[in-house]
Amino acid sequence: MPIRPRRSVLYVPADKPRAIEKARGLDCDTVVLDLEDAVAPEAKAAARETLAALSRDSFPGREFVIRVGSAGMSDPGEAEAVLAARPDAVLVPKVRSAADLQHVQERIDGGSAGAEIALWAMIETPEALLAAGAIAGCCMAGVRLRCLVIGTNDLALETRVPLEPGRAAYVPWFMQIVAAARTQRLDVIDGVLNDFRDEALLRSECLQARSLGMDGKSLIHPGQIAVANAVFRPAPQEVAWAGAVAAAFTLPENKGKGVLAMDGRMIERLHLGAAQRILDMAQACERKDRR
Ligand SMILES: CC(C)(COP(=O)(O)OP(=O)(O)OC[C@H]1O[C@@H](n2cnc3c(N)ncnc32)[C@H](O)[C@@H]1OP(=O)(O)O)[C@@H](O)C(=O)NCCC(=O)NCCSC(=O)C[C@H](O)C(=O)O
Ligand SMILES: [Mg+2]
Repeated sequence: MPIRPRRSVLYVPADKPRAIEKARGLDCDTVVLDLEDAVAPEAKAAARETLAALSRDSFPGREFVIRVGSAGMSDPGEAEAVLAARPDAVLVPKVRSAADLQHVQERIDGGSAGAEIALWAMIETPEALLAAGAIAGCCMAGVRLRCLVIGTNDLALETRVPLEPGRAAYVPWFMQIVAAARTQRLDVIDGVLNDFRDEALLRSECLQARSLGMDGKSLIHPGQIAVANAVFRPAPQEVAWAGAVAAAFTLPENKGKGVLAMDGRMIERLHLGAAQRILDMAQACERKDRR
């Protein structure tokens, strides 16, 4: 899979045309058009009509994802509208098992744009937490799963574990999700911060998510984008380290060596892989931010 930044994943309710219009000019890496919880049942029909005017080309340079509203994309009208928009991915809410994703992919593949559309899965039920490894593992059965997205609001509701500043109680679950994702090299996106005007708390949640191995943050407001983009971009000192590692292994005297000393620290060839990923991600972020 080509590397792509997913630092800032902005939800936009599909029944808010003004917000959708605004999203066209925002710097987020991903736009998630939401047909699920952000849209009241009585507004679902209007949301589908709005969706009819949108496509992958509506958000150039950004990934376009649609979060479906009906369980397992089982509503035929919704499925038709979603497939006609040809999103980069469909985000499946309330996933409880790998079979849920298999069913959604079968529905997608029934449409003409099918095979080009990937799947993202919300991990936001106790069942999904316990089955995270199997859910990620559905890639082995040919499911085009690319990303796990943590739904902290639903997790708090279903587990009755309060979401408190610092999110200490959630850390073991976060790590379980990250480990499950990495069995298939999937990305992991942190949950939303409901206090959308609290920039300091947003920064600390982004830093926490990054230190736990996540790739980006779910966002609900344009004012949150800059912080997420800055925190999840490789830092200058990381890029410098990665460049130095790559350069060290290409020196003629180090050819064929598996391990080296650099600035008093051991580096192995396995660090070269990590360094290359940092360099590729830094370049991808720069390309995206230049647009
Ligand atoms: C959170 C909000 C309800 C706040 O709305 P409001 O107070 O009206 O915001 P502002 O007045 O500050 O808006 C300023 C301008 O920005 C535009 N805007 C606002 N939000 C967005 C957005 N998400 N995308 C694009 N543009 C946006 C407004 O239109 C204003 O523009 P203008 O009028 O031109 O100045 C609101 O931000 C909102 O609805 N956010 C999205 C909520 C959402 O999608 N929720 C569902 C996803 S989260 C979730 O479900 C998590 C998960 O499943 C879990 O379980 O945890
Ligand atoms: Mg949710």
